[in-house]
Amino acid sequence: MTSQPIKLNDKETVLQFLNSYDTFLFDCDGVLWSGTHLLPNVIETLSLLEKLNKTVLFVTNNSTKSRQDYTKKFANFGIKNVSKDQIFSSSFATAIYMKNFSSLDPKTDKIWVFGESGIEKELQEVGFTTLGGTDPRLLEEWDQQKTPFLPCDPSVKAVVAGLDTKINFHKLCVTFNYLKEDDVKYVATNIDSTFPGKPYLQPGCGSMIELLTKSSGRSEPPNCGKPSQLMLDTVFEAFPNLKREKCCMVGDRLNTDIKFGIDGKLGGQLLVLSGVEKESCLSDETHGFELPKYYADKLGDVYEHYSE
Ligand SMILES: O=C(O)[C@H](O)[C@H](O)COP(=O)(O)O
Ligand SMILES: [Mg+2]
Repeated sequence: MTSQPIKLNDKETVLQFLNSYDTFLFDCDGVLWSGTHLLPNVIETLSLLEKLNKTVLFVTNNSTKSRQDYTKKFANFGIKNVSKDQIFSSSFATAIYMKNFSSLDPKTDKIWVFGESGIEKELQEVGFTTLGGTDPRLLEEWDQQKTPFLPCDPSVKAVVAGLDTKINFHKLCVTFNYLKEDDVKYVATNIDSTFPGKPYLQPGCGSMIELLTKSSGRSEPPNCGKPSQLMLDTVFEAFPNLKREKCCMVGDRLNTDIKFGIDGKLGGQLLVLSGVEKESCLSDETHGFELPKYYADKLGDVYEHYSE
């Protein structure tokens, strides 16, 4: 029986929390921001961690941007000095997977992308040629007689599927046809069912992939995002001096972020209620997911209570 999560609702618990870890891995959507809205006191909390000499890393299942693109998103929100090396996106994890575990040869085997530029850029950075993705011709109305994307290109040997906020029937039909090819592998950047927005939730990558999986008759594709440990292995390869027991995963989803931290044997987990999960998940045993060590209404509460 796991103990009840501790709420960060006063200075004492916040100090105990901060003193327990030297590294904080932050999920992004629903923790730092919701879509284009920065959440309250996020900048102040990250600045406090910097002042306390804590290591701060970012681990996001959002594959729409490359790590480099994310540095611009951080800067645009006023979150300064975040380097590409601190960011681990599912687009990056998927590129690592395709390079190291897919048996594809970047010199000859191309990848069809269902998703946005983050996937294309990270796959290209490890040497792959990509088709589809943000090709503007995919925004044209689906017409079987006119599409330039069929018949399938025989050099395509994998489909990589991620969140596509410009999803349409043209993209679905071409991706479906590639998935009907027996020699084409199928890989998902992540499987999140919903994507937090403000104030509305949205269908997430996992829900879009379910449509492709069901229609093509394929089995579930390997998931490169949280809670897959591939992302955490990538973090520890990049930062070999980190100690798992001194790391805390901060996220807004039990089935991705918190599971990722628990499965990765990190010292602690903080669930924030500013994204997908609501407080009721902490007393609802039907979901079957392990609970975090700590929880808070939002990340900014760390700064607010520390400053009391
Ligand atoms: O649907 C998705 O791709 C995800 O909901 C979203 O991008 C999650 O991002 P994260 O919360 O891991 O930053
Ligand atoms: Mg999130």
